[in-house]
Amino acid sequence: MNDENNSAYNLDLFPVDSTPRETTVFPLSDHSVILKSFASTAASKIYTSTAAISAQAPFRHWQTPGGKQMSALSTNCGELGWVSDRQGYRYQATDPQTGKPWPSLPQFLSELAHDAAAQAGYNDFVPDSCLLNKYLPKASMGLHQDRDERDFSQPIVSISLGLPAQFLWGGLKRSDRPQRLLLEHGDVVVWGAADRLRYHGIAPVKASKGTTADHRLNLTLRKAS
Ligand SMILES: O=C(O)CCC(=O)C(=O)O
Ligand SMILES: [Fe+2]
Repeated sequence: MNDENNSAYNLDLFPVDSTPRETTVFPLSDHSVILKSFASTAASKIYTSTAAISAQAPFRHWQTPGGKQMSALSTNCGELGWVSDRQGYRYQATDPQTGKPWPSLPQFLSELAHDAAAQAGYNDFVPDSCLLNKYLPKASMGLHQDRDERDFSQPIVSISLGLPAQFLWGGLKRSDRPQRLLLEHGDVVVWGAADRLRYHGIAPVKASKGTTADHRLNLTLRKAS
């Protein structure tokens, strides 16, 4: 990957389904990138899948271990889903709300995440979990680390659709001042290796006149097991 942090480069990529994927790569570090528009051509398929997933496993607000309600709405697909309640944060194979296994992770999403990870130098990424986060205007996500997965050598792939948002990209300490990075419809962030445990979050999402979207949808794909 490019080691000049301020330059972007353009790539035309042909994934397995042979839909061209055009992207501009913005390196965040030697281990992490923003792939602008990488998921744009898959957006309508992702929205259709999200509707099917949330029909089986509805979006809900997680409770934090401290008893607060998270402002984003969440659900999961894949073998394991990330959940939070008074007992803590964890992955589990069933939806606590329905007792049923999470809906399966669509193959095209797994491939999209695999291909995005490869752009950042992670060649063998196969996710087994996808957390879907839906942000209505004013919803946000506080600075946190993703540390409930088993294997921190596996990266995180995060897809943004709909309303834009400011991604807070912090350091390895909570007190490190985060950079604010604009994530727009179709953008994919990949981070891992030395950045795997960076604090990150989402500033309160704002309604936007420039789009018909009324919410932001984030899909975070990880290998949890
Ligand atoms: O919505 C986002 O872009 C970030 C979501 C996130 O960090 C998480 O679910 O762990
Ligand atoms: Fe996270």
